[in-house]
Amino acid sequence: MTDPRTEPSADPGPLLSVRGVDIAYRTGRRSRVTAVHGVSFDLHPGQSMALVGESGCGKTTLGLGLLRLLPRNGLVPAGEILFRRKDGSTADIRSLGAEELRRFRWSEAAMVFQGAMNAFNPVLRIEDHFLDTFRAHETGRPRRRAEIREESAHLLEMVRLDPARVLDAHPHELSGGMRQRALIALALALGPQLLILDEPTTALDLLTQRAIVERLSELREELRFSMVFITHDLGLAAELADRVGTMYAGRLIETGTTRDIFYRPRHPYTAALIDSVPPVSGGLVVPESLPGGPPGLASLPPGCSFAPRCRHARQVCGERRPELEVLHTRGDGLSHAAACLRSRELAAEGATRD
Ligand SMILES: Nc1ncnc2c1ncn2[C@@H]1O[C@H](COP(=O)(O)OP(=O)(O)OP(=O)(O)O)[C@@H](O)[C@H]1O
Repeated sequence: MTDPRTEPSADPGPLLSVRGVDIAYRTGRRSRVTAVHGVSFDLHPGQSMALVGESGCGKTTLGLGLLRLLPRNGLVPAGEILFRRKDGSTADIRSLGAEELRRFRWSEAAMVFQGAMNAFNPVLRIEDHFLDTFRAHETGRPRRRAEIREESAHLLEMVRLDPARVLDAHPHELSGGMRQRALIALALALGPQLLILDEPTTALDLLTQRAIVERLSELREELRFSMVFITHDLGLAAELADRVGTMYAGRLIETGTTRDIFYRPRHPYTAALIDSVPPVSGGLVVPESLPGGPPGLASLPPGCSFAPRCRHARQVCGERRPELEVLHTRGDGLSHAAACLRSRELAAEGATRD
C-alpha cells in the first residue's frame, strides 16, 4: 500500500478534472439508460486512482467515457472532463473534434483494456503496431523505420520483454502476459500523462499478474504518469493505487486515500466490499458476503441506491439521495468523502469498520 505524497510540490493543479459527468447508452430510438451519474473527481499529476465496485456499476463506462472511447450507442450528455495538456492548455475532452481527439489519445492519455488479444490486429506483427502508432502521430518529416524499431525495442525492454523475440511476432505467438506487457508498452509509446487501465491483468495467472503490477508501479515512479486503474480486485487496488474511488449503481459513493478506504471506510457498501474479501492469511474468518445484487439501471430505487441491501439503512435512506460529503479535507483531491446519510453517525458508533 503506498501513501500519498505529503510533501508540498510544484503541482500546478489537477491533470484531470471530472465534473458532474453523466454517461448513457441509447437502448432504442427514444430510450436510454444512464450508466454513470454525476461523477466528479480531480486527479493530480503522478496520482494513481483505483475504481472499484461490483460488476455492472459503471467502472468501464466511466473509463471509456473519459477518453471518448464509448461504443456507438454511448454518449456523455452532461458534465466536463477537463484535461491539462503537456503544453499547459486545458481541454474539455467532451468538446474535442475528431482530429483533436485522435491527437489527444496516445500522446496525452492512453487506455489499456482487458484481454490484449482483442486490442491487437491479429494479422499485424507487434512491430507494425508500434510503427502505426508512431506514424499516426507524426507531425514533421516521417521517421525512418529503423529508428522507430529501435524506440519500440526500448519500450518493450521497459516492460521486461525481449524485443528480438517480440517485435517480429504476431500477437497469437505471444503468451497472454507477454501480450498484456506489449500493450502497456504500446500505450506508453507517446509518453502519455494519463494511463487508464481496465482490469489489465484479470485473465492472467497470479504470478504474471504480480510481475506486471510491480513493473507498472515502477514505471509510474520512473515516468511520472497518472493512472486510473479499474479493477474488481481490492488487493491490486491496495497495491497500485494511492487513491480509491468506490462506485455503486453508476455513482461514485466514496473516495479517499487507499488508507482511508481500506482502514476507515465510511460508506457501508465500501465496508461490505472489503469484508467480502477473504483474508489471505490468518484464522478462519467467514467473509460477510454482500446479500443481493446491485439494482438495475432502469429501476434505481429512490434515495440511496444501496439502501435496499444496507443493514444500516433507515427510512430516510430510501427517501433522500445522499451526495458525496467531504468527511476529511485534504489537498490534491485526496479528501475523504462518502455519500451516506448516516456515515458520521455510523463512524461514531464504530459501525462502518469494527
Ligand atoms: N454498449 C452498451 N449498451 C447498453 N448498456 C451498456 C453497454 N455497455 C455497458 N452497458 C451497461 O452499463 C452498465 C455499466 O457497465 P460497465 O461495463 O461500465 O460496468 P463495470 O462496473 O465496468 O462492470 P464489469 O466490472 O463487469 O466490467 C451495465 O448495466 C451495463 O449493462
